[in-house]
Amino acid sequence: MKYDVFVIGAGMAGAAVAKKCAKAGLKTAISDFRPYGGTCALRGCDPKKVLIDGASLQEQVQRHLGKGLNGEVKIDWGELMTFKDTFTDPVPENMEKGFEKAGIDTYHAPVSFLNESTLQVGQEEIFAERIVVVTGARPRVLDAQGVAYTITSDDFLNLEALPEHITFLGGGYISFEFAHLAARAGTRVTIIEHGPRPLKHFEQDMVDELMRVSEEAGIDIILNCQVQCITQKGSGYEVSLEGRETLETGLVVSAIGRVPEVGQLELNKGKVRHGRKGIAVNEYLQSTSNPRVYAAGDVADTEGLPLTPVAVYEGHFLATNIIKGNSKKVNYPEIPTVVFTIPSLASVGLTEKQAREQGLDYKVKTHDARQWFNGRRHRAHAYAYKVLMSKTDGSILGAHLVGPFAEETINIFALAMKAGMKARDLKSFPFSYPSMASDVSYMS
Ligand SMILES: Cc1cc2nc3c(=O)[nH]c(=O)nc-3n(C[C@H](O)[C@H](O)[C@H](O)COP(=O)(O)OP(=O)(O)OC[C@H]3O[C@@H](n4cnc5c(N)ncnc54)[C@H](O)[C@@H]3O)c2cc1C
Ligand SMILES: NC(=O)c1ccc[n+]([C@@H]2O[C@H](COP(=O)([O-])OP(=O)(O)OC[C@H]3O[C@@H](n4cnc5c(N)ncnc54)[C@H](O)[C@@H]3O)[C@@H](O)[C@H]2O)c1
Repeated sequence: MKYDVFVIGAGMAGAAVAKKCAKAGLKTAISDFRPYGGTCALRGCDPKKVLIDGASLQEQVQRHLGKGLNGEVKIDWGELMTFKDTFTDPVPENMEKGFEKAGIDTYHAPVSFLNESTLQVGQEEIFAERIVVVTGARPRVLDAQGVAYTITSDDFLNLEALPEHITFLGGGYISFEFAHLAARAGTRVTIIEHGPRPLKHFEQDMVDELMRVSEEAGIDIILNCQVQCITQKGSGYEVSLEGRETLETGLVVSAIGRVPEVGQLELNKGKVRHGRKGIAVNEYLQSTSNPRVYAAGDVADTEGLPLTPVAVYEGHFLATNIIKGNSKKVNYPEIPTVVFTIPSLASVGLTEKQAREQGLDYKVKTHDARQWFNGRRHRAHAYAYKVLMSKTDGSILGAHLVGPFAEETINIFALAMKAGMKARDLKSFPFSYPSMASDVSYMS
């Protein structure tokens, strides 16, 4: 069999590339050895958000008890998981139907390179003019004894019940999001981070606020701590920690980062250069060593963060370069990123540390906004912001928020940055009132 384009991986990046190439009239095929949908739709963003929304609603009601609401609202984990499944279960079939409708041939097999232009797809050998590697990432494996006793984010999202206590290894996005969810569902939680700070790429003042509310929600955060080994004890586990008392826990979730998924690809046979950060690509998202091959999303070594909107964004550039020849260099706008805790932590652009390191002439507006009208009506446990503006031209360099609906408000800052708007434009804009967005005028 021969194709113009063969896409390896049916996640968000893969779907974007395959559909665009097929629409342009190229004979296109896609394969995945797991059900179609990829991390975001099946094991990441979407199922996680459905679960956290449930916990967030419960927490909102809790905060308003005695303020016009009464009665107890509790999370029913089993029911919440069943609701979550209504989102994930239909994805593979719907996605496959979408591919078929678009004239894309679908395969369900692991793919590996036989040589620079031929792939092994299950039992078949397939030649392709262009090969697109969009295989995503997988959890990094903890280097400690007893690692077999840990579970991953994939497993967590399918737990039938929660134990009394959960330990999350790693103080990043996944641990914080899942810890907030589990804590609201009644589980005691410990996060163990080996570095001095959690969520180190975020604005640290805002992280401090998030840590404060996390601890108030019953989440114990241990920093500067190495796990030595994990052993089984009864129906649970013991986690031995360097220089600290051993921790007894019902479950250990390892979320210490993700690494590019290149394991089964036999990239060396395809002469596809790759390193620790993934497949080496040029500005057209083309392999630097095999011009037939392109890569995007979590598996590609690019400037873009390993996030869904970045995977899709890169996928569109990549497809254009296949269809029209290398014509579109990938460039990245300021992309907002959110930790979906309760409340959420959101960020776009430079942190103050980065602005300082770059020697920029900037000013900062920062405030605890819990007593603002929007903070009070939400009975917010945390509501704070830090916005960096250029002293030279008033442009917005970065915005960082923690608080109710921060995940929505941050998009206004991101769009304003993309449009080159100045702080005074945001200040004078008549936002709908009393929306959360209306606070943007006071933040800039
Ligand atoms: C728990 C969790 C929560 C997340 N939450 C968010 C969020 O809220 N917002 C956000 O922006 N991002 C989030 N992310 C990150 C986001 O999911 C990823 O950045 C995004 O899914 C990457 O898309 P991709 O297309 O590059 O890879 P993927 O979606 O991972 O797709 C790759 C596909 O390739 C397949 N594959 C791998 N190797 C082979 C092979 N050899 N042959 C055939 N198929 C293969 C895999 O089975 C997979 O289906 C989250 C991630 C996790 C783990
Ligand atoms: N809301 C979102 O957009 C979202 C949510 C979840 C995941 N993601 C994506 O998935 C990626 C992976 O998430 P993650 O939470 O696994 O990684 P992460 O990179 O966000 O955080 C990993 C943390 O683990 C720590 N760590 C590393 N080794 C350790 C060890 N041995 N012991 C203790 N701590 C250790 C690191 O210092 C870091 O703080 C993220 O970087 C992000 O791109 C995004």
